[in-house]
Amino acid sequence: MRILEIREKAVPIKSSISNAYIDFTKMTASIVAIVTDVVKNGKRVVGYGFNSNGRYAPSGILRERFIPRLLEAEPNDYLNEEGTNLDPHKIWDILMTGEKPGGHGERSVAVGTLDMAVWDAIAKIEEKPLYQLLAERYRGEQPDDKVFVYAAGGYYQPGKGYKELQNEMQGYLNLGYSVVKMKIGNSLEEDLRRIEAVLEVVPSGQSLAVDANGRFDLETAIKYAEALEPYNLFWYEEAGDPLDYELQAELSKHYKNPMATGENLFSMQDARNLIRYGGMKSDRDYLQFDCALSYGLVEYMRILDMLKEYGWSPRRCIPHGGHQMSLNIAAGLGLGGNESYPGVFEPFGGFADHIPVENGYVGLPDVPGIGFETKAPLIKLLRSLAE
Ligand SMILES: O=C([O-])CC(=O)C(=O)O
Ligand SMILES: [Mg+2]
Repeated sequence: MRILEIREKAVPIKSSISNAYIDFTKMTASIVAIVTDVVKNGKRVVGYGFNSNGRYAPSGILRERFIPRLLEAEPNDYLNEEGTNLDPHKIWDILMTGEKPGGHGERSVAVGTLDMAVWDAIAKIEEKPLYQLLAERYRGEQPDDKVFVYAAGGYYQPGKGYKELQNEMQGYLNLGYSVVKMKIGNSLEEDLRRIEAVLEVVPSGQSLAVDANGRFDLETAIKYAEALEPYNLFWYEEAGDPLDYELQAELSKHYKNPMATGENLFSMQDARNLIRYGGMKSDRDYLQFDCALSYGLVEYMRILDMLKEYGWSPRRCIPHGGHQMSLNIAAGLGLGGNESYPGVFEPFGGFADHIPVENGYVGLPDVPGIGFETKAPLIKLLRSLAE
C-alpha cells in the first residue's frame, strides 16, 4: 500500500466569543486528508485530521515542510513490517526529520493535525474504531464503554449578561452534562458575580470549573484563588502563563482544591517540566495536554509514559480541545475524560450525532476510524477536501 496524496485546507472557526486572553473573531483551523490506495467496502480509505481551536491553521508549514516530507518518503519507510498499514511512529520520525529539539511553536500543531489523519486511516484500514485498536495494541484490555465529558463554554461575549450565561449553562445540564466550565479573568468582582449566577443553576460548586486562560500574574492568581476556594469548584484552570512553572507551584500553596493546566504545553519535555517543577498534585489536579496541538498521539503516548514514571495515573488527564480524537484516546487508553464544546467551535465541537450525553458521560460509535462519519456537518466539511 501507499499514500497517494495529502490535502490541506484552512477553514474558519470564527465566532464572537472571547476568553480572558484572545477573541475568536479570526480563528482558523487546518483540515487535512491523507488519501491511501487501500480500498475498503468499495471506497478508497482516506484519513482525516484537524487542529484544535486556539492555534491558527498551520497551512504554510504543512505545505512547505511536513506534507512534502511524508510524500517524498518511500512506502517502506512508513509502513508496518507486513506492509499492510501505516506505522504512526515511523511517520512521526519522517515528519520530524531535520527539526531541532525545543521551541515547538506551530510545528507541533502541524504534526498533531497529520498524526490525527494517520490514526484515522490506520483504524479504517483495520476496520475498527480507533478506541478499540488503541485498547488492544497499547492497553491489553477492553476500552472504556463511556467517557466523562464536561461542557466548556461560559465565554465572554458582547451583550451576554448573567441571564444569558445562566441559560447557556442550564442548556448544558439539559443536554446531559454534569459539569460545566466558564471563563474568568477579566475582573475579579465581575467574575464572582458571574460565578454566583451560574451557581444558582448548577447543583453545586463541584459542577463548575473556571478557566483563566493564563491571564494572571502570581499576585492576581492568588487573589482569585482565595476568592474561589470557598465555592469548592471542580477545578481552577490555567491561572498563569503556561510556561511559568514557578507561578503554578507557588499558587498551589494558596489553593487547596483541584487545579488544571497543560493545554498550551506542546511536547513531552514541556509536560515533564510541569510535572517536575509546577507543584501539581497527582491526587488532586488535572492535566489537559491536547494531542491535536502537541505532535499528536505518538507524542501523547510519550507523555503518558512520562506521567507513569512520575506516579501519575492516566485518569488525571482530561484533554483540551473537545474533539473525537481525544475521546478515542480517553476510551482506548483509560484517561479521566475529555472536554466538550456543545454548540461552540462547530463543526469540530461535539461527538457522534446519535449518541447523547447521559449523566456526564458519552459513548462512542462503533464505526471504523475516529468516528467523523457519525458527525454529519463535520464529515461533510472533511469530505469536501478529498472525496
Ligand atoms: O478559550 C479557549 O482558548 C479554550 C480553552 O481554554 C479551553 O477549552 O479550555
Ligand atoms: Mg482552557
